[in-house]
Amino acid sequence: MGSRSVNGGATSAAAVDKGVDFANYFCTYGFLYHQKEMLSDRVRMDAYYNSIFENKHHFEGKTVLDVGTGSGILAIWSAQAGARKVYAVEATKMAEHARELVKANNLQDVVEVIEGSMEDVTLPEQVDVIISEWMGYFLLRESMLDSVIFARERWLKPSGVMYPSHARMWMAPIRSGLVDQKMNDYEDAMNDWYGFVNETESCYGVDMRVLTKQFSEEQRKYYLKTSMWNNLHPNQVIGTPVIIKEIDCSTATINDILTVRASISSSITAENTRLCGFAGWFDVHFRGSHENPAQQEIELTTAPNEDFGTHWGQQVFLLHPPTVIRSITSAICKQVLHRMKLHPPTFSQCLQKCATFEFPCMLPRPMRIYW
Ligand SMILES: C[S@@+](CC[C@H](N)C(=O)[O-])C[C@H]1O[C@@H](n2cnc3c(N)ncnc32)[C@H](O)[C@@H]1O
Repeated sequence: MGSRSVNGGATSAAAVDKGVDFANYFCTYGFLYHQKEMLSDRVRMDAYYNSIFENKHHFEGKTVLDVGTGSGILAIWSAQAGARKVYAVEATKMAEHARELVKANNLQDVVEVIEGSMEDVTLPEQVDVIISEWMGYFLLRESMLDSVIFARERWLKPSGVMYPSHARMWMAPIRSGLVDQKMNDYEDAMNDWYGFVNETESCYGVDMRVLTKQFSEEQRKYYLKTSMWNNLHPNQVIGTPVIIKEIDCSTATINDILTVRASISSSITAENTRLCGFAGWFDVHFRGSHENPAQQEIELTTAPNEDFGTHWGQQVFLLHPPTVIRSITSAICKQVLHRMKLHPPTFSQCLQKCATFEFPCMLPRPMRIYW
C-alpha cells in the first residue's frame, strides 16, 4: 500500500495514492471491451438493476452521484428510476462514450457526465444517493472504495444512502488441482534453471550456482505463494465459509480498509479429500440506510456457484503441500500442526487457529497477493 496524500486540498478526507501503476489501472477502464466485460456479467448487472428498480423510492425526485460511471449504466438506470439529477463522474475518456450513451437514451437533461477524478471534481450540491460499482477482486483488490469514501465524506447529505450499503469478505477451505499444477510449474522453472546454470558454465565460463537459492525463493513466491483468480465449483469448498471482514459503506474509513487481517476458524465438512488451500470471495448488500431502508434488500454474491459465476470469480490461496484428509478431526489437527509448527495443540486450539492471512488492499495490477 502506498502512502496517502490529499488531492485537491478542499476536504478533510484523504485520498489514497495508488502508486505508479495508477495510470495503467485507468488505462484499462478507458477501453470499451473492458466495460463490455462488466456489462456482460449478469449477476452483477441483475443485482444493480434490481437494487435500483425495486427501490425506486430512493431515486424518485432525488439527486444521485455515480462514482466511476464507466459506460454510464448506473447513472442511466438511476435517471430511468426517476432521479431529478444524476452526476456521473468518470476519470477516463470513457466519459465521452457515457455522454453519447446518455444522449442516445434521451437522458441528457438529467444525467451530467463529468470527466475527472472523483477526488478533484466539484459538484454544485450535495446528493441523496451515492451509487458505485467499486468492488475489485476479493472485494478490495484494485478496489476504488477509497474514492467512494472520499465522495461520501464530501458530497453525501447526512440523510443520504449508499448503493451498495454493506460488503463482506469470505474465506473457506478448498480442494483444488491447482495445487499440483503450481508445484509442477515451480519444478519446471527449477529444472530450467539447472539447465541454464550448466549451459552458462560450459558456454561462457561463469558458475551461476551461487544464485540457485535466490532464484528458487523468487520462483516459490511466484508459483506457490501468490494467490490467483479461479472460478471454483461449489463442491470444491470442503469446509464452512467464514466472514473475515465486514464493511458498512456509510461509515467505513480509509483506515478501516487499508489491510485485512483475520484468523480464521473453519470446520472441515468433507472426508477423504485434500485441504489444498483457501478461497476468498465477497458479497455486497443494498439495504439503504437505517433511517431510509430499502424496500427490497438485494444481495450480490461472488461465492462459488455452478450456474451463476461472476467476472470476479474467487481468489485462491494455496497451501504447499496440501493435507490429506481422512477423517474430519485428524484433518484439522494435522493442518494446524503443519502450519503452526506447534507440538501437539489441543483440539480447541486447532479449531481456533487454522490459518492467518494478511491481505494488502487496493494494490495496482498485476494482481498478486502474497502471504
Ligand atoms: C468497475 S468500473 C464500473 C463502471 C460502471 N459504473 C459500471 O458499473 O459498469 C469502475 C469505473 O470507475 C472509474 N474510476 C475509478 N476510480 C475513479 C475515480 N477516483 N474517479 C473517477 N472515476 C474512477 C474507472 O475508470 C472505471 O470506469
